[in-house]
Amino acid sequence: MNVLIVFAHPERHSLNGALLDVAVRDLEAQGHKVQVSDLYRLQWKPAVDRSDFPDVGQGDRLKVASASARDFTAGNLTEDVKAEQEKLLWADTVIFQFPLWWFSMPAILKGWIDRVYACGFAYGVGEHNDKRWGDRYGEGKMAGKRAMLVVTTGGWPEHYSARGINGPIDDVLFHITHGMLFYPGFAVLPSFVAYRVDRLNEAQFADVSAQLCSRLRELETASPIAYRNQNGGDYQIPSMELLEGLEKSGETGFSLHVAAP
Ligand SMILES: Cc1cc2nc3c(=O)[nH]c(=O)nc-3n(C[C@H](O)[C@H](O)[C@H](O)COP(=O)(O)OP(=O)(O)OC[C@H]3O[C@@H](n4cnc5c(N)ncnc54)[C@H](O)[C@@H]3O)c2cc1C
Repeated sequence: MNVLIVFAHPERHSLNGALLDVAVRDLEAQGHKVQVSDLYRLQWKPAVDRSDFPDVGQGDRLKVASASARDFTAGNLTEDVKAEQEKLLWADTVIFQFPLWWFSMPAILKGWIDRVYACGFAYGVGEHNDKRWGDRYGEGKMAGKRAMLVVTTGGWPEHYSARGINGPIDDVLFHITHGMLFYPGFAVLPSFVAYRVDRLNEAQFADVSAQLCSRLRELETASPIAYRNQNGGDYQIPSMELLEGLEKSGETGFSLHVAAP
């Protein structure tokens, strides 16, 4: 399997950097091929602006979606964006790894999405039943690929629980898992979340690393989150009985939480 890890942390000697090393070692030991896009090391340009679309004249109004569609179709997107798109097409599984910053991803990773997810590449793709939308939500260019978040938080697991003060972690991450991964077609696996990591000792680091490796070994087999498909599909509103049954069996399809001991 080909795995792309998009890594967003400014310090390579951070906890996230150490967990990245653990992940790459473990995936390669399983026989997978791994590419890492280390966004700070790449000095990734995060903001979409005129320089992304050189054919838009200085006096012309910039319309980002149409400029993006035109340059994607003509093969005129910038080389850094084209390189990341190639990696996405190469990958069977994509992992976004980042520390939770302000209930979301660091801006550099959001900027990677903004620029790499061009019109015609990640949205505005294809024509399905409803031509107003195109292919999205489980369909689209990334259909058939899997994706997962690897996230660290400063906050306590209880604060991200169902009634926690921060809100449930799956709600906090929904705009990423559903909006940025499921939308362009990925099957999204439950997120790996390591909580309360700011004062992790070596034993706790070993524990979190082991839990991460066990999740990585399930990349090809774990059930994706049962989001609703855009077109057709077999989605049905689940009954209370079904939800209760899933909860009892532990198969909720929601994130598996790892608390630092
Ligand atoms: C701008 C900003 C916004 C934030 N917003 C939120 C938020 O909304 N919600 C929230 O919950 N948290 C938030 N945080 C906290 C943030 O999520 C955590 O600080 C982050 O997840 C910690 O990850 P790190 O890789 O930066 O850890 P680091 O600071 O690099 O390391 C954390 C600890 O791990 C230890 N460690 C143990 N073993 C190793 C090893 N082998 N290698 C490296 N380190 C090791 C380090 O010694 C250190 O004590 C925010 C932080 C910032 C800076």
